[in-house]
Amino acid sequence: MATKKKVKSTKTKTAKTPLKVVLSKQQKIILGSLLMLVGVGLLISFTSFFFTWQEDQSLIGTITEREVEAKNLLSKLGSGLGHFFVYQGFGIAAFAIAILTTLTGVYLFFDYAKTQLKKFWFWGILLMIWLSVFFGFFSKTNSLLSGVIGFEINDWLQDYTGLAGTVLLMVFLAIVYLVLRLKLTPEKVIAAFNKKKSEISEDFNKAPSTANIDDTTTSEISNTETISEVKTPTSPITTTEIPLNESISNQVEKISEVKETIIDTGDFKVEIAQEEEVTIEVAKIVEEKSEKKNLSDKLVEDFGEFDPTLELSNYKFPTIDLLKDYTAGQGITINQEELENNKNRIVDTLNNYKIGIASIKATVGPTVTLYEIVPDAGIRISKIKNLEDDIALSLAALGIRIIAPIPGRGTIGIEVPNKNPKTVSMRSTIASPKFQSAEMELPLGLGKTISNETFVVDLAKMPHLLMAGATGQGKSVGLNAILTSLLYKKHPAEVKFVLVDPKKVELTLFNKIERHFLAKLPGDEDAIITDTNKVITTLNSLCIEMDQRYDLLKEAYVRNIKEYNTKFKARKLNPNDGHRYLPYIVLVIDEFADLIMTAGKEVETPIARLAQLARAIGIHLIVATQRPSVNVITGIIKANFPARIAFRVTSKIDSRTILDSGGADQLIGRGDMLYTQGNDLVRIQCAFVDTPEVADITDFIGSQKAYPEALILPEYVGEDGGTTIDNNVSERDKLFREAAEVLVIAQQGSASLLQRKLKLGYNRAGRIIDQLEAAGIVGPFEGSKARQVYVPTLEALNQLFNDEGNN
Ligand SMILES: Nc1ncnc2c1ncn2[C@@H]1O[C@H](COP(=O)(O)OP(=O)(O)OP(=O)(O)O)[C@@H](O)[C@H]1O
Repeated sequence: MATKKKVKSTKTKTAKTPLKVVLSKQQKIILGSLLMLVGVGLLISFTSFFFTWQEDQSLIGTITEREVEAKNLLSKLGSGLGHFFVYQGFGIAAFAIAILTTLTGVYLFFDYAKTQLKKFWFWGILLMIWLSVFFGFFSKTNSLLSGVIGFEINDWLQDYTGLAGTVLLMVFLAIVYLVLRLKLTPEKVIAAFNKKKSEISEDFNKAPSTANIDDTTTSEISNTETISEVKTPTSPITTTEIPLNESISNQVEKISEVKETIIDTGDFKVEIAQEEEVTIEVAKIVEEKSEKKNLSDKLVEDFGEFDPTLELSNYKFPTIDLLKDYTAGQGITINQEELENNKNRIVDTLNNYKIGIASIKATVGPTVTLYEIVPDAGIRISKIKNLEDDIALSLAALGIRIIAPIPGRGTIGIEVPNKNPKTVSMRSTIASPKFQSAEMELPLGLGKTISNETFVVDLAKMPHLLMAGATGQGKSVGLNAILTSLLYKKHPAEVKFVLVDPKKVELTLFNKIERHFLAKLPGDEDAIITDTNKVITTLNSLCIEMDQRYDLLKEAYVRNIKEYNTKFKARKLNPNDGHRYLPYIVLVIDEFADLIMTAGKEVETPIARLAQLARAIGIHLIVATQRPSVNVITGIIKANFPARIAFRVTSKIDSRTILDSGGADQLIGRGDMLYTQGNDLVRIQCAFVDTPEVADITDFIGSQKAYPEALILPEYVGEDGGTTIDNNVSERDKLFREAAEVLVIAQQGSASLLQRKLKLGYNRAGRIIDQLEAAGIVGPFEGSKARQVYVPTLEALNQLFNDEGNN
C-alpha cells in the first residue's frame, strides 16, 4: 500500500517539469555554515541578554546610535536580538529558535535529508509557544521567562477560561505533544512504571534474599548438582527449583523471602532452600515492537529517494519559444461556403445512386473535414463504400476517405480535404494541456486529430512503432516530432536514443546532444550510426543490454522497468550488486528498407528479438521506411509492431502492407497520416517541426552541462572471432586463388558454389572456405545464409594477393 502511494507521488513528480530550487553542494556548505554561525550567535546573544538586559534596557530606542554602548556579548546587535526574541517574543523558550537555526545549518552543511528537519521545526515552534505560554503563569515573578507573547497568550486565555481552564488546556496540549511527538501511550507509561517499580523492589529485596540463599548453601543442599548426588532409591525427593535466570527475574516482580525446608527421605534429611509465599506476578507482556522500517526506508529517510537526475540537477528543459508558431496564433477557420458546397455535392452524389440521407454533420479538422452521414434506414453500408471513387470524382478532390461505418458511432464518415489546409505547429502540440499533463512514460505529441484534439500517445505502451510513407510525405518531420516530444518531456537521465540513419543527413542534428541523450557502442566516435555493419553490432549489443536488464529485473523480483526503477529509487536495490537506474532506450531506424536490403536476416533477427521481448525492459523501437513492401516489412516484423503510422503511400498494396487496410494511398501528404495501434485508424495531421527548430532545441540542450560521455552500450563480440585455421600461405589449397575469384565475382561466400564451379568435393570446398576466411576474403559462418565476401572486386583481390606476395 505504502509503496503504491509512493509510486503515485513519483509519477506526478515526473509529469511536471520540476520547479524547485536545488542548491549545489558548495551552496549548501556555505549556507549551512552561515546558519550554524547565526544560530550560535543567537545562543550567545540570548544567554548574555539574561544577564545584561536590565542594563541594556535603557538603550532601547537609541540602539542604532554608534556611541551607545551595550553590555551584551554581541553588543547592540545581541541586545537588539535578545530584546526582540526573548523580551518581546517567547522568553526563555526563544532558545528554541537559536537551536533550530543551528540545527538547520548542520543539516545543510552535512547535506542530511530534510524531512527530519521539517519535523524539528514544526514541533520545535509548537513547543516554544507552549513553553512561553506555560511560563506566562510565572511571569509576575520574572517577566523574562515567558516574553511578551507568552504572557499575552496566557493572559488572554485566563480572561476567557480562567486559571483552571488555562491549566487544563495546557495539560491537554502537553498530552497531545507527548502522544504525537514522543508516541507515548498509557501502556508504555505503565510498562515503564512497572519496570522501575520492579527494579526498586529488586534492589530492596536483594540484600536479605542473598543472605538467606547463602545460608542454605552453606548448610546442606542448595543446588541441583548436590541433589543429584544424593541417592534416593525409595522415596523421591521433591525439589522445587527456581531457575533464576535473567529473563524470569525481570518478570517476577516479587519473590518473598527464601527459607529452609526440610524433607524427610527416611534415611536422611535433605534441607533445601525454598521460597516461601512465592507469588509470581507476571508483568504485562509488552509486545515486542516490530521494526517497521527496514534498511531501505532508513536510507530513504536519511538521504531521500534516489534521484536519477541529480548528476544533471541543473538541467533545463527546452523552452517552448524555441518552437515556431506556424498558425500565427490563428486556429482553424471554418469556410462556410466550402462546407455547404461539399455537403451539397455529397448529398447529390448519393442521391444519384438512390441513397437517401437522414442527417449530415461536419467536423472541421486542420487538413480534412469529416462529414458524418446517417443514411436512410435500409441502406447497405457496402453500397456507400463502393461509391468511394464516384464521390471523390464528384467532389473533385484528392484524398477522400470513406469510413463506413465509423466505429462506435453508427454513422458513415466521408473525409474531404480542406481547400486551405492548416499546418499544425509542434509548438501548439507541446503547449497543449493534453501533452503537458500527460502522465505517460514516453509521451509522443504526434499532432492533431480531425476534431482538432492534440493526439498524444505513450511509446512505452505501443510498445514499438512502424512508420512508412513515400518520399516527401512527412516521415522525417514525423520522426523529428517524436524525438522533440521526448526531449521536451524527459530528463537526460530518463531516456537515451540510439539513432540509425543510413541516409546520413536526417538525424545529424542530434549529434549535439550526444552526451545528454544518446547511447553508443564502446569505442565508437559517432553516436549516430550510418554504417550497416555497425547497425548489426548495435542491434546485437542492444540484445545483450536487453538480456542484462532481464537479469536485473529477475533479481529484483519485478516485472517491468517501471517497477524496477521505482524499487531502485526507493533504495531497495543495492548498486553494489550491479543494480542501476535504467533509462528508457529508444532505437530509431530511419530508412529500414536500405538496411534490410543490405543486411537482410542479420538485421531482421535481432530486430525481431528486440521487438518481441524488449517492451518490459524499456527498449522501444521506431522503425521508418520509404518502401513498405512485404520483403522489407516481413511478417515477423509486422507481428511485433502493433503501432503503425502511415503517411501517404503510392499504392493500395503498400497501404495494406503497413496498415492491413487501404486508406494511406488516399492521404494528401504533407504530414497527413493514419495511426493505428491494432484496432481503429485515426487520421492525424502530424505536428510540423522544421530543421532550424530542431537545431535550436539541440543547441539549447547541447550547450548545457552534460554527462562525461554518451551512454555506453554493452560490447558485442561478433562470431567473427576468427577461424582456428592459420593464414598460412604455403598450406593453401592449389585452387585457393581460383576459388577466391569465383566468390568475389559472385559476391557470395558459399561452399556449394565452389563445389559446383570448381567441381570439388564437399570437404575440400569447406576447407578452402575456411582458408579464405583466415585470409580475410570471406566473412564468418552465418548459419543458413551465405558468408559475406569482404573483397568487392577482382582488382581488389589481385591487390591483396600482390601485397601478400610482397610480404
Ligand atoms: N506535418 C507537416 N506539416 C506541414 N508540412 C509538412 C509536414 N510534414 C512534412 N511537410 C512538408 O513536406 C516536406 C517533406 O517532408 P519530409 O522531409 O518529412 O519528407 P520525408 O517523407 O521524410 O521524405 P524523405 O523520405 O525523402 O526523407 C517538408 O519539407 C514539409 O514542407
